[in-house]
Formats: sequence, structure tokens, C-alpha cells
Amino acid sequence: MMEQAVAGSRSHTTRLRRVVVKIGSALLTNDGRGLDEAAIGGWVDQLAELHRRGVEVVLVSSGAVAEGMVRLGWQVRPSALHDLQAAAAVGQTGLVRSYEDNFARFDIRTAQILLTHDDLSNRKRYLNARSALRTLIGLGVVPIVNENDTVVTDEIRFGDNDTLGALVVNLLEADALIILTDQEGLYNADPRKDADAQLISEGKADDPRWVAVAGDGGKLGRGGMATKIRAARLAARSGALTLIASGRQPKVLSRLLEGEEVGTLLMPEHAPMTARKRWLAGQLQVRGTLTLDRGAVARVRQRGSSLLPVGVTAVEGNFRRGDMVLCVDGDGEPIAKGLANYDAQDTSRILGVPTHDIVAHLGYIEAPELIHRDNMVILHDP
Ligand SMILES: Nc1ncnc2c1ncn2[C@@H]1O[C@H](COP(=O)(O)OP(=O)(O)O)[C@@H](O)[C@H]1O
Ligand SMILES: N[C@@H](CCC(=O)OP(=O)(O)O)C(=O)O
Repeated sequence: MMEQAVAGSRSHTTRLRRVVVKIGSALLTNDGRGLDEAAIGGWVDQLAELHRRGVEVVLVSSGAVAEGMVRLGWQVRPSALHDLQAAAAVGQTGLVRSYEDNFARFDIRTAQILLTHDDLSNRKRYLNARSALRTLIGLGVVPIVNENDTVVTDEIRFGDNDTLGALVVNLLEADALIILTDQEGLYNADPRKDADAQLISEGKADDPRWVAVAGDGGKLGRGGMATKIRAARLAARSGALTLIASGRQPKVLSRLLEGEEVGTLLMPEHAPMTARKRWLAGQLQVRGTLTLDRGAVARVRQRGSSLLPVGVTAVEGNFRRGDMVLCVDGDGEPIAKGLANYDAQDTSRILGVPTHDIVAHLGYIEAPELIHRDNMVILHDP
């Protein structure tokens, strides 16, 4: 049903398999009047429908501070960090309880994931966050992500959940970032200030014109359109498209995924795999070297296969899991580079070892391959 004929770029939105849906504060809390339970129920109905169709869904939800303010009886958003943190702590529990109760109507389990900037910039924590989220998705659980407001300081906070949503898209290599907000999409001027503003239906995520038209947010939201545009650019880095639409439009999520022209579609310049390979190619920091035997060189080069430990004869360097390593042939000629699934020490223990023996050597198996083909770029053609 979702694959029906849809013309133009909107046809891309009918093929989404993993989406990150971000819901902003203004929308969630009825512009500060408290959690809009009816609206949350409506979004969960739609998210459950996507889930039923097999679309993997991750929710990034704001609203902890806004809801905490209501619960504490505060009319104005506090400026002191400790007050914001207190409000977030009070509001977050209400927020996740509401989602949990609503998803339970569909027998779908939810999980709370609170992230900080550090969790995504530190390589090890990044990989841990990624595997935890992937595991949850694999279990059919809907992760509900927010910034861990009670532990972040001003210097290290994402500050707006648009950016956080885009980083989660990159982390999970999701197909799309869907931003639900209180406007119909991106306009050519802030519609709160300009009654003649026109909705932009479609464009490129990195079009420099958007920066000029995207302004600040309302009294509750933090970033406005400016951070949504930046988020679209970030999401495009891993080849994801971004949709910005009004959360108040009936059945907005289903309509977007059926290719209906609602909201704004911002397309990435490159398809996901090309975007990923470009990103990999641009990573300059090579932390180690693997020497490949002839068989491995041929497979990697000619078939684009993953690199298995069995085809590696030597290891150099002090890299960690997830670091970039260079692959060379027996003469030291560069063949490929990619992200290692094992650190240098464990790699040295499984050199030449067939996949089925990895556990016997390490006591665990992280992945059957040393470098997965999706995480590898070939450097020279023969
Ligand atoms: N060009 C634009 N198009 C649409 N909205 C814009 C634009 N420039 C600024 N805005 C403002 O961005 C607001 C949405 O952002 P924000 O308040 O941060 O909401 P959220 O909590 O959903 O992130 C809109 O209400 C609107 O006033
Ligand atoms: N972590 C914060 C969200 C930050 C924020 O305001 O984001 P947004 O409304 O999406 O611009 C909260 O839950 O209140």
C-alpha cells in the first residue's frame, strides 16, 4: 500500500524503513499549558501504525523542561541552569509515562534513553549508545530519546533536540529525520512575523538560502527553524532525508510516509551508502595498519567483501574498536581503509583465525568481520 505510485522526490518518503521522529516542546505541551495528552495519544497511534507496518521508529521527544515548569507552577522559563535541570527532572518522568501508557495500548514497549553530547562524541560511548539503541530496535522496542538535562552544563549541551535528532539519525544510519513542530514546515520567512510567508515544499538540505529564511523559535522551543535546517544538513551527512511538518495535521506521519506533499522535504545530496563512503574517505586519522594476505586483497578489491580476521597476517598500531585503520597488501601498498570492529590487542589475537573460532580465542565475538564492507573504502583499483 505504501509503495503506490508517487511522483518526484516524495516517492523517496514511501521507502523509509528506519525513521527518527522528533517532537518539539511547543507542540507537546500545548504552548506551555501542560502535556497535551490527547495529541500524544494521536502521535502514538500513528507511530504504532508505522511500527505495525515494519517501519523502525525512534522517538526524540522534547518537553521535559516545559512540562516540569507546569508541574512546578512556573510561568516563565528559568534562566539558571539548576532550575532548568530541576524542571527537566520533574517533567521527564511525566513525559515518558505518557508515552509508555499510550504505547502500551498497542502492546509496544518503550525505553527511555537520555543522552549527552559526550555520549556521542566519545568513540566508545558512541558505539555503546549505538549498540544499545540497535538492540532495542531489534527487540521491537520504541526508544524515547531526550537530552540528559540534569547532568549537562551550558558548554556541553546540544541545547535543542533538532541537533540531537540528527545525531541519532547519523548514529543509527536512519533513512529519515521527521521533525514535527507547530508550523506546517519551512517557510520563506518566519510565519509568526510575516503573514505572507510561503511554505517551501521541497529543497536540498544544504541549500544556502535556508539559513537566511530560518529564524528563531517560540517562547518554549529553543532552536526555531534555524536549528531544524542545521539538523537537516547533519542528517544529510549520513544520506538521510529530513521532513519538517506540523504535528497538528491529522495523520501526518502516515501521510508523509505515503508520499503525500505535506510539510517540507529536504533531500540529501548523496544516497546513504555514497554519503557514508564519502564520510569514511574523509576521516584522516588512521590509527593502525592491517596487512592482508593475497586472498583477502582480491576479495576486498574485486568483490567489495568485508575483511575477515582469517585474511589478516599482521597488525600495527594501538587502535580501539571503531577506529579507522589502513589495510595494506604484503608489499605495503594501501588497499583500503575502514573502521575496525576489534581493538589492536584483540585483533592481534585473532590474526588468521576463521570466524567460527573467534570466540575460542577471545571469549566473545563482537562481529564476524574485522571490518564490515559498509565501513570500508577501497583506495586503489588494481
Ligand atoms: N522560516 C521559518 N519557517 C517556519 N517557522 C519559522 C521560520 N523561522 C522561524 N520559525 C519559527 O520556528 C518555530 C518552531 O521552532 P521551535 O519554537 O523551536 O519549536 P519546536 O519546539 O517544535 O522545536 C515556529 O513556531 C516559527 O515561529
Ligand atoms: N531537553 C529539552 C528539550 C530542548 C528543547 O527545548 O528542544 P525543542 O523544543 O525541540 O527546540 C527538554 O526536554 O525540555
